[in-house]
Amino acid sequence: MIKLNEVSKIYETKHRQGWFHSEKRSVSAVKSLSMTIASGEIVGLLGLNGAGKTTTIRMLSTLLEPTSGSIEVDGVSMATNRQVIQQKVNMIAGGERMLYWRLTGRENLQYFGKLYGLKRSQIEREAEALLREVGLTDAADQPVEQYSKGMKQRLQIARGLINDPMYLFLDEPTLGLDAPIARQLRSTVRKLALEKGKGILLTSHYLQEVEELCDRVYVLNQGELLLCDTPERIVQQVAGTQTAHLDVTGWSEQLRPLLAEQLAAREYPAALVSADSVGINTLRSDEPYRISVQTPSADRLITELLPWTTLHGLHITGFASEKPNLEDAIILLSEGKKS
Ligand SMILES: Nc1ncnc2c1ncn2[C@@H]1O[C@H](COP(=O)(O)OP(=O)(O)OP(=O)(O)O)[C@@H](O)[C@H]1O
Repeated sequence: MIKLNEVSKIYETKHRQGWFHSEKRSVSAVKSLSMTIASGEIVGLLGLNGAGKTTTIRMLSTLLEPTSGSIEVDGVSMATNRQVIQQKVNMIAGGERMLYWRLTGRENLQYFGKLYGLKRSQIEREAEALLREVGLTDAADQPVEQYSKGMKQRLQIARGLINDPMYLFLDEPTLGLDAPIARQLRSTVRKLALEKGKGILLTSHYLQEVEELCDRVYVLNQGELLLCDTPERIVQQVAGTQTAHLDVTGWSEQLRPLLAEQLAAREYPAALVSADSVGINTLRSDEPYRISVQTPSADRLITELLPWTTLHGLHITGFASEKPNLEDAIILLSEGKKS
């Protein structure tokens, strides 16, 4: 398991003031952050303004030293055993960084393998296996500059796995990828966690991707931890209620207080938002109406209301549930709102 214990990072920068003077400034990028990443777990790292995600990933990858606090990987302290930890972690960045374009795919893997101190025979074996795993065997001896975006991204994954890390940090891994390639990559990430037991930390601007992949999500705001929970619970906590819509015919205004009474009898909150005609002539009894109810569980409410509607002679022509997603929750959080 990776454990961050009250980790902070302050950048010290110098700003020129005229010709002869400069002023020192410090930026507090990460503030007393505690987090964990277990083996086989996919953890999301989301950020609002100047959140500190990249700084956190760079500290985890041993590229930056924390100003205070401690990082432990499987019980090994990063402060005293940096080299041991370098063997246990790796990072894959989205976009087209971290590859040598003039070198072939195979040469890139050989180069990074050497950096990790692997033996020549081991590198040959690993490179071959990884190229096969990411479907680049046929393009292995082509310079990377001739690769498509998707091929480069697949090579990035192979590069990130060359030292067979226990923990992988993925910074925007699907940035700029076409939908089918992004989907393929998501399935690879899932497999790495589920089948190979790797602990994965993922940052992504595609919140649907985070919602789909991550077991837990940390939300940072200006370097501080704002929330940590499962994506579902974050949505429920922040964006709150869902809306259940029932389209019916046979509605009459006398039913409104009865419905309100029926909703009040639930053991969970359910409030009638509206029961409005969606037709043109509101006087006809077969006029379609839409009943909308706010509740934490729209699907459950719809199922439970069905007998009541039959009892009162309503005919259901359709139903739908409107559920907020992680993106709605993050937008609300960034606007400083919480339901
Ligand atoms: N090398 C640096 N020197 C000084 N300040 C820095 C440095 N790198 C980052 N910062 C500052 O630290 C804060 C956090 O930056 P960081 O890049 O970690 O955030 P982020 O969440 O990755 O942001 P984004 O999603 O916009 O990439 C920002 O205010 C940024 O300006």
